[in-house]
Amino acid sequence: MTHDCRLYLITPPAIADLDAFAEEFAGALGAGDVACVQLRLKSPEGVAASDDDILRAAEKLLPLARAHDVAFLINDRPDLALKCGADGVHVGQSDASCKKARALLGEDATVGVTCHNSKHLALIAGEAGADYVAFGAFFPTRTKEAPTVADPALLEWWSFATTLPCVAIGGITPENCGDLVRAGADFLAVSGAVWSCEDGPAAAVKAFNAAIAAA
Ligand SMILES: Cc1ncc(COP(=O)(O)OP(=O)(O)O)c(N)n1
Ligand SMILES: Cc1ncsc1CCOP(=O)(O)O
Ligand SMILES: [Mg+2]
Repeated sequence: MTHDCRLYLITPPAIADLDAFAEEFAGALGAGDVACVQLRLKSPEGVAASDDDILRAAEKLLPLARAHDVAFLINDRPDLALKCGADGVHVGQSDASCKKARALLGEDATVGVTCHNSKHLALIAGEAGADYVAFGAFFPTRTKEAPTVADPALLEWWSFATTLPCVAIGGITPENCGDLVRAGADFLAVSGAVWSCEDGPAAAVKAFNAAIAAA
């Protein structure tokens, strides 16, 4: 393996049965190395779940993440991250700014920023104090109407130019992740290929860990 790369799980866009999902979630976290989970309850068109539903899901899933020593982030909403005691937040270009999120959550919190396929946005996020920058979408995805397409060369450039961790996102599978790992991704953020895996989420986490180790 060329460098350390770890799995970053993003929850399914909707959770119909929270108790049933919690079992799958715990199984996935127990199946192999997972660095981080992002609670993201949002349709592909961008309609987010209610605050109550997000807080209810966080109440159930956060203790499971803690039990597995996995960081727990909330998508979009620093205020909800603060309310539920999450480890941090992921913000996009249309969400609260990195600086506002940091001011609300404090120095110890993790704040990640979407930078699409832009070196410029990533440099700005780094200046603003982001803990990681996220680039994508690297492959077609059904989870979100992703506005940009990113190339692995961006990860290569970023890794040579800076020491700030970078996350690759968008349509990533165990079969296509090798190029991203070799290009320097520090984390692979994945939703569909884990939660919709035919053999189940635990098998998918194992398959990702094996693919990362083999890259
Ligand atoms: C790790 C990671 N990277 C990118 C995104 C996308 O964030 P954003 O552009 O704000 O879009 P939404 O996820 O809010 O629809 C992400 N969530 N996580
Ligand atoms: C949230 C997000 N931002 C860019 S692509 C994407 C979806 C990632 O999910 P999947 O791994 O299912 O493509
Ligand atoms: Mg967002």
